[in-house]
Amino acid sequence: MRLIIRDDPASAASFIAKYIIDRINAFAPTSEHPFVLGLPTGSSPIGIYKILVEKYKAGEISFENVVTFNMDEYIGIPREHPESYHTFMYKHFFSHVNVHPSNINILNGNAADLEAECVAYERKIKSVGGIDLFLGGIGPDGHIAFNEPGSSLASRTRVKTLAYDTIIANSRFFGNDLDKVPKMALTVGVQTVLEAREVVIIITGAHKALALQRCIEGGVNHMWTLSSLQLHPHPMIVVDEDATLELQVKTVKYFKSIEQVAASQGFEQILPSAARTGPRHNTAPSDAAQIAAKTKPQQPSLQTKALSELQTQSSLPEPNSPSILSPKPTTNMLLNAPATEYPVRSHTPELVMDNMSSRIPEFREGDVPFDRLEGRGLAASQVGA
Ligand SMILES: N[C@@H]1[C@@H](O)[C@H](O)[C@@H](COP(=O)(O)O)O[C@@H]1O
Repeated sequence: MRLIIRDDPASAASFIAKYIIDRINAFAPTSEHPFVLGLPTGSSPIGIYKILVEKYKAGEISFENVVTFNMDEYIGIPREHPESYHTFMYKHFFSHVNVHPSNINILNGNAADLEAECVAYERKIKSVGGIDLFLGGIGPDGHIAFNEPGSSLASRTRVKTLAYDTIIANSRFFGNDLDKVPKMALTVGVQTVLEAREVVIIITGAHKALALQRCIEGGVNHMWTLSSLQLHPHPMIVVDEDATLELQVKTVKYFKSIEQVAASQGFEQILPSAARTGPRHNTAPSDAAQIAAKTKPQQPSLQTKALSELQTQSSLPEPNSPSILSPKPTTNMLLNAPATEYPVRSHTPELVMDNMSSRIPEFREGDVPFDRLEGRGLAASQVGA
C-alpha cells in the first residue's frame, strides 16, 4: 500500500494526473495493445480530468490508444440527464481529448436487460485484456464505485441499491431533493476493481477522514469496501491533509517517510509488469517481452527468465462467463506472480520533504545503534564488543 499525502486537493489531483500520464507514456500503447484505464465520477476526480485535458492540449499525452471503462452509472435517468455519469464524463473529459468514442465504455443504466448489461461489461473488460489502471474515489462511507457497505468483496459488475448515506451525499447534485436521486445503479464490483493491475484512489476532505482511517488502519471489511484494497498488490491512495485527520500520527509519519526514503533508495511504487500479469490474449510473446524490456528491469536476466517461464505455462484457461447469480471470480492473475520475478518500479512524480531518517539519532563510534533507538545507549564495552 502506498499512501501519498499532499497539502490540498489540487496537489493530490496534480500528483495523480502526472502519475497517469507517466504510466500511459511508459506503456506506449498501440491500437493492438491499448492502455486500459478505469475511470470514476464524483467531484474528487474533476481536478485530475482538468489536468489531463490541459496536458493533452499541450501535447504531453495522447488518448488515441486508450480504452476506458467507467465504474458506474445510475439506473433510470436518461443518458442526457445533466447528472448522469455519461454527461459527467463527456463534460469533464471525453469531449476534450482524443479518446475514440468506440473505446469509451460506460454502463447503460437504461438497458432493457440490466443484468445482461453487467455480464457483457465484465466480458468486455476481459476481452481487452483487463484494466491496467483503475482510478477511483470513495464515498464518505468508504464505498468504492457504488459498492455500498455490506457489498460482497467477491462482487462483480451488477445492479446495486444505493445506501441512504449515498443518496443523501449525492442529493447535492439533484437540488438537495432526495426524491430526485436515483435509488439504484449499475456498478463494477469490488473484485472487478481488485483485478485491475493497478488501483489509484483519490480521497480528499475531512468528511472522508473516518473512511480513510477504517480502510487503512482497520481490517479488510465489507462495511468499508475500500478496505479490500489491502488485498491488492499495488494499491496507491492519494489524499490531502484533511483526509488524514482520523489517522494515527505515526501512520501519517510512516507513509510520508516511505515516500521520501523509498525514492532516495530506489524502492518506489511496484508496477505490474508483463511477467506479473501474464501476456494478454492478443499479445504475442515477442510483444510481451518488448513491454517487459521497456519497463527498465533491475535484473533483466531474472525478469526475462520469469517471463519466459510464465509464457510456457501461460495458456491461462479462458475464464468461465460470470453470471450475476453465480459470479465465478477468475483466478486473480496478479497473485500468480512468479516468485523469482524482480519488481519493476515507477518514478514518483513529486516528493514531499519528510525524511524519517532525520528523526533517527546519528551513530557515534562506540554506540550500539539498536539500543540507542530504544534510548538506552549501551557503550560498546558493555556488550563485549
Ligand atoms: N459512485 C460514485 C463514486 O464512484 C464516487 O467515488 C463517490 C464520491 O464522490 P465525490 O468525489 O463527489 O465525493 O460518488 C459516487 O458515489
